[in-house]
Amino acid sequence: MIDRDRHHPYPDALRPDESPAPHELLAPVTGLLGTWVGRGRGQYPTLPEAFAYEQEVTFSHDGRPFLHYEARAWLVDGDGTPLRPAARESGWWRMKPDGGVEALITQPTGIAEIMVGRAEDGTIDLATHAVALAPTAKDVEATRRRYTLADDGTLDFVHDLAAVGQPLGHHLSARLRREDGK
Ligand code: HEM
Repeated sequence: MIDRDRHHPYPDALRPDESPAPHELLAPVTGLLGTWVGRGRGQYPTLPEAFAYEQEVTFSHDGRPFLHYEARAWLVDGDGTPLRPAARESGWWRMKPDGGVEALITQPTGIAEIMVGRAEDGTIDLATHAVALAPTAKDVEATRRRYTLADDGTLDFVHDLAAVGQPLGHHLSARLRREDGK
């Protein structure tokens, strides 16, 4: 049985200045560490109308050259009142010596993505390398995800989607801020 009071010997760090120190290969992405929250909008040609959502995204590390990524979203109405849970996903961003990123991301909708791309100058651009689908998952062919860290501490996120017979096109965009405001 799991002893829930036991202190984990290797806890994840959420900030670059806490222990363990980030691995040197995390240098292009240390600006992402922490928890981000914000509002976004989404659409897709197959959907009858656009939607608004809020999202919480966390990047952490344990001293090795990869990030742990976790994101939860929920739909909101025009006043920001939560309507229902929406997409969740989690995964691992493996950092390569040349600034390359290999990200493995899974979703409870039966979709597993492997994405490749680069992190440099506060921008991370990831595109699909492979998608695996559970037998009853929606037909997702590819995605592209771009994250841009701005000097004012915001993280902009744009997500394009090629799915259910549609070409790669806009699904989501959001502006996130650090939860602790730092
Ligand atoms: C912030 C994250 C996301 C939000 C808020 C979101 C929201 C939505 C909403 C509201 C719908 C309409 C169906 C429904 O009401 O549930 C939808 C459909 C869909 N989404 Fe997303 N989504 C997100 C992320 C993703 C990701 C990461 C993928 C794929 C990798 C994805 C793929 C799809 C697909 C394939 C559909 C179905 C389209 C159709 O069958 O017409 N979504 N999404």
